[in-house]
Amino acid sequence: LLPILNFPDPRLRTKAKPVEVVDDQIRTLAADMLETMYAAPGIGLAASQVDRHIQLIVIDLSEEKNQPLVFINPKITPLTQDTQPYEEGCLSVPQVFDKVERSAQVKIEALDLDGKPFELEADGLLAVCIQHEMDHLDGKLFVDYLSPLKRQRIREKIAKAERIREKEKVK
Ligand SMILES: O=C(O)C[C@@H](Cc1ccccc1)[C@H](O)SCc1ccccc1
Ligand SMILES: [Zn+2]
Repeated sequence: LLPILNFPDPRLRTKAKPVEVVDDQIRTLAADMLETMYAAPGIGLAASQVDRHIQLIVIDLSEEKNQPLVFINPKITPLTQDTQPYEEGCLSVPQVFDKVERSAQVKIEALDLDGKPFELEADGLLAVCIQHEMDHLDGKLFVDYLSPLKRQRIREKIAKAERIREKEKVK
């Protein structure tokens, strides 16, 4: 499993670079990211979250965890002005959930694991997840959409949890 970076780690703010060549190294990373995502558990994971700053995201909304989607160098285009709120969480911001407004329908164009271009139209949870992961590639986190006061409270909550974890270790 790959270690997932936690807010407010500055590495999460790195802008991901395009993948130059879709080779076995990329395919192995995608497989490792899917395994890490299933174990979290989560329904999406961006390479930025495992400290690999390339444009690669994996998603699987299925219950049986057997419908993986891999997007390389993804580009999204909103298909409507309508937005929808969704109570989001993030594997890099544990125990925090809050409402975020995002475009209700998007078109995503990307390369698959064979390096072949494909496109997909998404709505519902898939649209939310794609936009959430795309933000990660831009160094953006869902907490950036919340008020500065809420963000500060989240920092304090995470720092406190870290202090408690440290104390536990020493005992
Ligand atoms: O941190 C991540 O990118 C994984 C996110 C993806 C996600 C966030 C908000 C809304 C949809 C997807 C989640 O932690 S995966 C956990 C999860 C599971 C079911 C529904 C929402 C979030
Ligand atoms: Zn996230």
